[in-house]
Amino acid sequence: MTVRYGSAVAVSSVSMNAESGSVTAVVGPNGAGKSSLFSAVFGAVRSTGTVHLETVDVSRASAMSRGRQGFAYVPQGRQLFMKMSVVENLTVGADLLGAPKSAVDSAMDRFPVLRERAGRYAGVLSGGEQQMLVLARALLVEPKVLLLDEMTTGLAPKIVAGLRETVRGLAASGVAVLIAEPALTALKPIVDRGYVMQRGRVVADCAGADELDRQYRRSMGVTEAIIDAALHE
Ligand SMILES: Nc1ncnc2c1ncn2[C@@H]1O[C@H](COP(=O)(O)OP(=O)(O)OP(=O)(O)O)[C@@H](O)[C@H]1O
Repeated sequence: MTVRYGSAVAVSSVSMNAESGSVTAVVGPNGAGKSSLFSAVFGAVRSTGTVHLETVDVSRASAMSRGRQGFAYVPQGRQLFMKMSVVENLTVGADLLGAPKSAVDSAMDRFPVLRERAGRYAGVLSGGEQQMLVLARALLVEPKVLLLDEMTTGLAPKIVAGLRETVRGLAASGVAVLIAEPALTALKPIVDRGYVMQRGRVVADCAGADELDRQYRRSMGVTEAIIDAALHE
């Protein structure tokens, strides 16, 4: 897959595979092309190349159609309707995705805190609750492929631990989960395999989380200590 913005190439001939029942990570620094890749897989930005869901070629399908065929995408930056309530955000999401109304209730069963906050504006929720809401909205369709872009950014460790368990459970139920993160740290325990991206290209294809972490650090050319110091600043 290749993604261009005018003459700039954001993703260059990237080839990737994500298996059902696993968590596949894509790590790389800001600007490496992770978000462009994920939005292109979902069909939200134009790309050349192909995307297959199992044996079906969805390359020509719109984002809406890919959503209905089993792709779900949680973009960076929690794109919610901030002046709508939790339940309204879920209801609008269900309408757009063609999910039954009962899916809204199931989403609130999955994340009980959202039921407690059902009538509140999305804009007044905490960062962790907002992330739960975007995740709950993506899960309204019971996806086969879940693309999560920088899910943990800016969240407290306790919230991240909760999200980690949710993602682990989704993978265990057979979903192919893809996560994009600037570095592996917080999600390493749930990652099965992954890729390192740099300047639009895949520079390492790794069989396990330890190997992915090692290759990422090597690709960045910095020592573990410096990365850890930067992450804990
Ligand atoms: N809409 C756009 N128009 C033009 N260039 C873009 C656009 N979106 C991203 N880019 C450029 O494409 C390249 C890849 O960006 P992208 O956001 O995909 O990387 P990323 O790895 O997700 O980084 P980040 O973590 O900062 O989002 C960057 O050089 C970026 O400036």
